[in-house]
Amino acid sequence: MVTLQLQDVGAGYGRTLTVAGITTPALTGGEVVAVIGPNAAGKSTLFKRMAGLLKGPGELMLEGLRQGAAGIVYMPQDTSASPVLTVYESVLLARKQHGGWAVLPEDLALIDDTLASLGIRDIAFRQLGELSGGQRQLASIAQALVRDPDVLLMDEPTSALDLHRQLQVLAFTRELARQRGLLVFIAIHDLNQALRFSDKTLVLANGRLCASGPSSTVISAGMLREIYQVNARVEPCSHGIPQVIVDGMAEQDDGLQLASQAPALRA
Ligand SMILES: Nc1ncnc2c1ncn2[C@@H]1O[C@H](COP(=O)(O)OP(=O)(O)OP(=O)(O)O)[C@@H](O)[C@H]1O
Repeated sequence: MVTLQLQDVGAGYGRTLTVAGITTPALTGGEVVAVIGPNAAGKSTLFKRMAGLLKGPGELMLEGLRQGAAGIVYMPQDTSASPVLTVYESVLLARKQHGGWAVLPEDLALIDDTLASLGIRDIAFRQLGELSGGQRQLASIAQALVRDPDVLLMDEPTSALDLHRQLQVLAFTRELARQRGLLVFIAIHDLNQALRFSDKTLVLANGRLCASGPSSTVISAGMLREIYQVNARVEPCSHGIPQVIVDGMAEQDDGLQLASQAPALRA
């Protein structure tokens, strides 16, 4: 089973580090880890560093990679596949990026299953350039999932999806993580989906890791106030899943510490 631990990891785009000193607990295959934090906190930058697209200090301690699997796969926020490819072609190309170009029956079966599970078989032979934003996002998710990653970094994978599709994609991804032993990181702004689908949560603010631990512990009224400057409660829904209820923005003059000045929270 794959395990990954970040040790004092940093990255940036010029001379200064955008994210720095990121040290996580050991995270294990089968888990879904939400990466949350305000805009510009450094979530995408951290993913790019983890995927090897940016250099920087620190170490990724990665063990238990499966032989022949794709290692760390990054699904960026913006899709980059050619608009003239069909959904099926783009997913097949993604599948064959690793491990040779011969197309085997099991490749085709995996692609069919993945498109069906994401509910996009009906658009398989339409060009990416003529799809809606949500349909393109679903195609990107399919491209990432068929690459057979050990560690999957999904950058806001559900930002363009309707509520039903969000549940479908996140449930399917969590199921894959459990079945195949994938370690999945999801950068996400919807904290209710993080509470529903992730096992653990990392909180980034101003390029620092402010909290990490079980999602239901980390996503708390105190964290929401300190990191997001909102007054909110976390209460169980009818199925017992904790959900965030936002009461309003916290007033700047009522003793609030801005995230940049706040001491690190630790779950
Ligand atoms: N290519 C780049 N060159 C220079 N600075 C960049 C680049 N990409 C991102 N940044 C800066 O790095 C900081 C962190 O950005 P990043 O995209 O990692 O944040 P994020 O947490 O993913 O934000 P969001 O939730 O808004 O997507 C921001 O200040 C951003 O302006």
